[in-house]
Amino acid sequence: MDLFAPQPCDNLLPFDGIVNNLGIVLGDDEALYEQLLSELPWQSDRVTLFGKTHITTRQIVWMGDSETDGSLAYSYSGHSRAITPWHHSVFHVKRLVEHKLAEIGVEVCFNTCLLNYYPTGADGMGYHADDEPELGHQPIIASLSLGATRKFVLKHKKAQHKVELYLETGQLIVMRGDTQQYWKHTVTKTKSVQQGRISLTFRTLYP
Ligand SMILES: O=C(O)CCC(=O)C(=O)O
Ligand SMILES: [Fe+2]
Repeated sequence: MDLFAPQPCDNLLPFDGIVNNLGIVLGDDEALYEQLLSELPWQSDRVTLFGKTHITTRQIVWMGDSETDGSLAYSYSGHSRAITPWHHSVFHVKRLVEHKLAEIGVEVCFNTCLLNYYPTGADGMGYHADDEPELGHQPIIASLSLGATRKFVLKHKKAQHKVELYLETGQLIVMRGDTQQYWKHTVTKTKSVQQGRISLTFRTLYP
């Protein structure tokens, strides 16, 4: 046993928040990737930067518990979105993720998942914090990656600290505690990746 190998309980942040790397938690990730790509209602995202709205080549799906009348919608980076009901495979992953988090003492029941599809390395996501009021105080956001390995960077909002990690297919990380209050995160663009990646980011929304 390597006493110095990273453990799922280790905090990757030096201060002001908690990020855990739970490692590879999924087998059969290729089949899941292909299934989600072909079966989900992917749509471009709209991002407003400095008052200007851009349509992304990155595609998204909001999924989650829906009211019986199907009218559940909420606001995210200034735009209102409809929620698609749980796809059975995503619901299965949600339960696996909750189980893995319980193993490190994090008790959570997610009611939504934002899925992101990055067709190539030319698609990324700029620095942001998931700090919308609907996500509550100290949001727990778990992210499971499928497909191409991509670089994920956290940058402190005030200190000049950066934490970088490479997210591989089947890998699970969680951001919690004060992370969204003090840190921003990004998926950087890169010319060296031609393959696609899907991330499943599980969250709890408080209406
Ligand atoms: O794709 C990722 O790993 C990160 C996505 C993200 O930050 C988000 O959906 O808010
Ligand atoms: Fe995010």
